[in-house]
Amino acid sequence: MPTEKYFDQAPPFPEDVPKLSIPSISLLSLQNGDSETTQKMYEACQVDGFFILDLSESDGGKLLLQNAEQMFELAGEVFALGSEILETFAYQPPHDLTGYKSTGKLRTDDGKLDLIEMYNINQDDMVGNSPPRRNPDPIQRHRENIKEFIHLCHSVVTIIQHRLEEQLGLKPDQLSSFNSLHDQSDTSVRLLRTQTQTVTKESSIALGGHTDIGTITLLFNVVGGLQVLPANKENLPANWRYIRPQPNCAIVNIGDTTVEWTGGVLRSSLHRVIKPPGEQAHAVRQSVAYEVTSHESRASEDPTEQFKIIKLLSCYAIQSSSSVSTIIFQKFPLYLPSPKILQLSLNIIMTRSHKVTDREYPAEGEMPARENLPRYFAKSGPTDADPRKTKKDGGGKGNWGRSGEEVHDYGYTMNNARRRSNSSIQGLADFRTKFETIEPEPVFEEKLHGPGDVRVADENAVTKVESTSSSAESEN
Ligand SMILES: O=C(O)CCC(=O)C(=O)O
Ligand SMILES: [Fe+2]
Repeated sequence: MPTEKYFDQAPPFPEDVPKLSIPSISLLSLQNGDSETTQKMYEACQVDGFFILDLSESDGGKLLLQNAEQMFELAGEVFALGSEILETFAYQPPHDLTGYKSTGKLRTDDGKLDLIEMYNINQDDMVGNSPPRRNPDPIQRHRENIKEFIHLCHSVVTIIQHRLEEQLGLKPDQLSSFNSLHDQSDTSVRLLRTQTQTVTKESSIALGGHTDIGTITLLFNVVGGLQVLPANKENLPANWRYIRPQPNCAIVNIGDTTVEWTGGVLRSSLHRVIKPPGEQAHAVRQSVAYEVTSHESRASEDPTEQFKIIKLLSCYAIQSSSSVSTIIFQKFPLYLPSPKILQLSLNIIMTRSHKVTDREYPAEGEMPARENLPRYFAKSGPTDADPRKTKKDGGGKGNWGRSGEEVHDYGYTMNNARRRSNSSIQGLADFRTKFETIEPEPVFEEKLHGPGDVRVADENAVTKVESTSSSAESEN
């Protein structure tokens, strides 16, 4: 979320609405490797997969805030072009999700049409990983600003990943190396806008419930309307909680790819955008999201990597209810994941699958009935799909979707549809895993480099990337 300047222009967020309790994490403390802050962030990533990132104390964070404001201004210019011009840059689902999506292209959870306009700017285009694309004039004019925003967001994502690597007992850069800025990916800067919703429209859901498909999302918003379904809650109207936008902060959420990579240790939660609460419904709602996606071509076929092992492990354990240790030694006699991840992952598999009221997994000893199978076998995915397959013919590139729910029957939808409770492990197996050891790339970790100006004069000085989005449902 940008600075007070934007907050001052918006009506106040009401006090009397149910809010999700998530911690505010100081970016500076993360940069400095503060253990208490790191632990708090790690816990938040395990509980709901959402936290507030306070950018205000960090030099890099402050620069990012200024850049985020520029992105808000850019969004104003882009959407001011009007739908006639923007439609000439329309996204081309399912293969190319860069570009403009007008309202009404997606179904919301209540079967109505979405109310949100989006413009997806392609990171590869901006940083020069791919041939230049045709873009609306404001985007062309602000390429340098967009590039700088991308570099800064990427640095922040890398810092978060470094702290998570430490907590998870992973090697340094094991997560962040999958998100190199130098590799092609479907990472995008997404501009979003919803018109005022004072007049009750058919639906109050602007963007249906979904989880983000990618690695991590950094979200900047000012006006409320973002809601999260807390962990293991049924998808009922009374269970959704608002996230209150905070000045000088970003909202960070874990995407499904990270859930997969960590064997379900970290969580992605269902979220959606509804009519802004109270007086805020009079405001035009704008947000900017940096959605990191790991590049598909980076998915290694090497079965020895620990993430893949954990992913497969999770699937086998869920499906067979066999002893997980038997499975791991039968399938992968030579390899073991980080003991910490393994332990946490196994705990999660065992406890989550038995606790959730609306069970997605069979209880011990039961044959898995189709109704109880994870999402990729069930309603929102091809029922015969191999859970270890990539989402190429499922969600497709980028983060906009999965088959079957698009209004125009494009063969994809915006997000990862989820029908029941908000248990992120259900998404474990339908994302491919990316491996590979990448050269370390510096970020603005002040402990290491001192609080300097992180302007991207040298592109190599701030690096690493990717994220996405997936979908679901809701009511209301
Ligand atoms: O606009 C928002 O607050 C959330 C948008 C979102 O969830 C997404 O683009 O994936
Ligand atoms: Fe999202």
